[in-house]
Amino acid sequence: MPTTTNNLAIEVKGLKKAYKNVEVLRGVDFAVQKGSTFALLGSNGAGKTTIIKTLATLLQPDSGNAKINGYDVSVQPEQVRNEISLTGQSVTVDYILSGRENLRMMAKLRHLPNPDNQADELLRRFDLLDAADRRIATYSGGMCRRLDLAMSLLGNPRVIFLDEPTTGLDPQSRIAMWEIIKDLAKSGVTVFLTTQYLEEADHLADQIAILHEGTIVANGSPAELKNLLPRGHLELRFDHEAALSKARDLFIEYNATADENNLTLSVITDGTTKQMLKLLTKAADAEIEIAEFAQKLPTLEDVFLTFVSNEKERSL
Ligand SMILES: Nc1ncnc2c1ncn2[C@@H]1O[C@H](COP(=O)(O)OP(=O)(O)OP(=O)(O)O)[C@@H](O)[C@H]1O
Repeated sequence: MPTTTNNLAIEVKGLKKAYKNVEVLRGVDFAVQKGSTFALLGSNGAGKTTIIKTLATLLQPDSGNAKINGYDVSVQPEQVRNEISLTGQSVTVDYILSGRENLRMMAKLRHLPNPDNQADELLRRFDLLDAADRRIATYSGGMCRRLDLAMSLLGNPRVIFLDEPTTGLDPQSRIAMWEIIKDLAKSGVTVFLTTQYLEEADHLADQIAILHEGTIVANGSPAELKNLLPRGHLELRFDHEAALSKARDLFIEYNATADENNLTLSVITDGTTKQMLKLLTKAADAEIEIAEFAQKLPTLEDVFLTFVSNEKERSL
């Protein structure tokens, strides 16, 4: 029996893990709603794979606990394994066999009914029917990733872990993988993915957590994370150096930053239309001709850099 019956697919509390003397996870807490897509963002070596391995019962934490659909990963590993599938960065298919053979073999190993039908259905779903009888050795990186994911879906897992699913893929294959992940999410499974790409997390996830130096430094929806940065910018472009210089003096109180090469001025705002109108009116009243203007909202890149640098400042 699950030890809890709430709406959470993943609950992680106070997770700690050290390799020898190096503390990789220093008390990680987060929760993921059933049926949602969660992205764990972190730079190289932040500990993302360590978290996935712990949740997939491949690694014991030093302290803290984690539950998958209510089952404790340390106490009920068998039940947890029945709930999940794990697709890692290293592809787990057999290169001598064809795509169809790989899928049939895995379905048989898992004692699933109708392995042939299940294989065909997955080949169709992952757009691999044309290549179904070719040896995997002839597949592209994107096709191998799709097959790997198809294999992990055999047995209908309810929580799917994708460790950096698009690392190393070309842009076209990455977009194809994004579509597959979105379809998975629509089918009601919980998707947990790790990524180093902010754009990917922004595109796919309902919830994003940023892992940095062993703890979660930010956690929320993409919009919430962007809102945590209170300010946006109004970017003004001028046709002449003189106009740029006049505008810089006019907006000095707004912490304006000028870029002389591009003749632009970036003015910090609170992001409201009212304030932007006020700034534009002020420029018009001072007879400063603006060639172009654009509102720049904070990107996830800004969010990530802000949180990481805040953490650094705090620890100095
Ligand atoms: N078995 C191990 N023994 C010692 N150190 C390890 C072991 N596994 C991982 N580490 C270290 O722990 C840290 C976190 O590794 P982890 O693989 O979890 O990071 P990651 O965020 O997934 O990184 P990447 O994006 O590069 O895959 C790294 O510094 C890594 O070198």
